[in-house]
Amino acid sequence: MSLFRSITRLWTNSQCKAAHTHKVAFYSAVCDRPEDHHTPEIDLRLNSIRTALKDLGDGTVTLSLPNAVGDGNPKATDDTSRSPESVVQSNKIAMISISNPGGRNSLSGKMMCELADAVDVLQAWEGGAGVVLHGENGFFCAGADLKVAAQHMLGPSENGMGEEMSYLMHHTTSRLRALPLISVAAIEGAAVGGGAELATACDFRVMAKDSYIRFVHALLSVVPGWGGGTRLTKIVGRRDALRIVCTADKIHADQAMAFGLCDEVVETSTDTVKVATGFLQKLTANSTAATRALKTVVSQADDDAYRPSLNHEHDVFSRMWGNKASAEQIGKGGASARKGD
Ligand SMILES: CCCC(=O)SCCNC(=O)CCNC(=O)[C@H](O)C(C)(C)COP(=O)(O)OP(=O)(O)OC[C@H]1O[C@@H](n2cnc3c(N)ncnc32)[C@H](O)[C@@H]1OP(=O)(O)O
Repeated sequence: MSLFRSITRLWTNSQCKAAHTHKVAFYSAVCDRPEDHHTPEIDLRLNSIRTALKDLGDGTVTLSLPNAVGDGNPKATDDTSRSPESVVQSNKIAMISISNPGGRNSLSGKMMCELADAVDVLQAWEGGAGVVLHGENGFFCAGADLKVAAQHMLGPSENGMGEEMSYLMHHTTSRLRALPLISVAAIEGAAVGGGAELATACDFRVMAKDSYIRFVHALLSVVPGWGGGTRLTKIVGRRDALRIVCTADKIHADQAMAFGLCDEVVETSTDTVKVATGFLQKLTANSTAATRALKTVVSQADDDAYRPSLNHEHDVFSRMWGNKASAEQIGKGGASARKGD
């Protein structure tokens, strides 16, 4: 009997079916494959989180698509090589721009919802092959907006809000990672805390020479809350992931390259988006249908241990976020309160 037929027979026996059902229920707690994402319970929970977060804080996350800019309001910029219009001119590459000028592009509740909206649109975009994710004004992202967090996610009446924020961001970053598009994070300045986690949701990272990635969570007495612990481990492996998260050190572009966390270093930081787009153009030069199919094949092959690990990460984060030690650090401004570290 062929191996395939033996496996098929084993799979269809009732014991195996029961185990499979159990596994599916476990995996779907936070994050399943995008095509499994729409159970009524998950939708209900996500919708109520989005309703609770959508008016919290400022900033914008803007999606620019070829021939149709996401919010209908392309931003004016003097440097045309960095504009959403020039990136999307390639016709099959979109761009997500993060902007929160008062908070180093940290994500407010409003921005988390806009990021989820952007991924919704990208999931439905059949003609696309790639997406660049970047932060405006020379900085990638400083993680969660701590002013919003301190105000709305730490008090006794908002106990569950940190967990809900983590649930939404796990869901969004996992959907971003699973898109049938090749994704590249263009990192200028720094990717800090949740910003570092966001960078790991992309397939590749292109970093300006003077930029860095910093998992600051240990300084805040928490673990990553947006799925970045699991993804970092998949990218750099167990030992380097432990070094990165436990020390909370800044990982500069050259070091990130040595860790395998960065795919290209850009000498002149203002060229980062341009280089990231060129990087993506090379990967998406063949047929769009093939690129999309290949992304799903590689992504699926890579994801066996991803979903259960994410659920564990989310549970640990939810227990730690807002406890005495983390609330104190978050209230003080997060890692910036410990700049000397
Ligand atoms: C599950 C998600 C977990 C998380 O993401 S928790 C958040 C983790 N992130 C942090 O702890 C980052 C804290 N910030 C920093 O370490 C530094 O500000 C950072 C990002 C390295 C930038 O340093 P600098 O370039 O020297 O700029 P700076 O410190 O003067 O900051 C400029 C203004 O931005 C603000 N800012 C920076 N990060 C923020 C954040 N995450 N939330 C809200 N506001 C934030 C900062 O307070 C400052 O504001 P202001 O000008 O003093 O009014």
